[in-house]
Amino acid sequence: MADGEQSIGQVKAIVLLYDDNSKKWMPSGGVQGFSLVHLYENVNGSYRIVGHHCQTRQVVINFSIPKGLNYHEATPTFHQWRFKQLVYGLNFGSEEDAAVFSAAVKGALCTL
Ligand SMILES: CC(=O)N[C@@H](Cc1ccccc1Cl)C(=O)N1CC[C@@H]2C=C[C@H]3CC[C@@H](C(=O)N4CC[C@@H]5C=C[C@H]6CC[C@@H](C(=O)O)N6C(=O)[C@H]54)N3C(=O)[C@H]21
Repeated sequence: MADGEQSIGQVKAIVLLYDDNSKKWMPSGGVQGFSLVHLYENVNGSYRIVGHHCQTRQVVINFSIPKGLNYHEATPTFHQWRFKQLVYGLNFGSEEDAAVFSAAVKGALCTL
């Protein structure tokens, strides 16, 4: 968390990237497993989705939310979005976590 940022939501989710070549969802960072995914709000009005893998502690996602992002809820526990030839997927541990996170992201989007 950078200075001037605060977490306005945190959930457990498996962070995935879609690999167009193999046509497979791959774990971001190359290691299967859950990450702690935060939605950070910056005092400058910007938002980031930042996730750290629970085992490896790696940063597996560090995504600045652009105005007009199409955040797609494919299922009650799998949400995804496209940005610059990348497709991101969040496979949540529960429908509750998914709902909390999507509400936070949609709340952020309506301020951009
Ligand atoms: C117009 C457009 O870009 N469309 C995108 C979606 C989109 C629409 C609007 C805005 C942005 C986006 Cl992103 C699009 O269609 N894309 C994005 C890439 C994704 C890849 C594969 C196929 C295979 C079928 C489907 C899928 O992924 N689905 C089904 C639920 C299913 C749930 C869990 C995740 C977990 C890992 C994998 C699995 O189960 O093993 N998995 C799944 O298997 C998950 N799909 C998609 O979903 C595909």
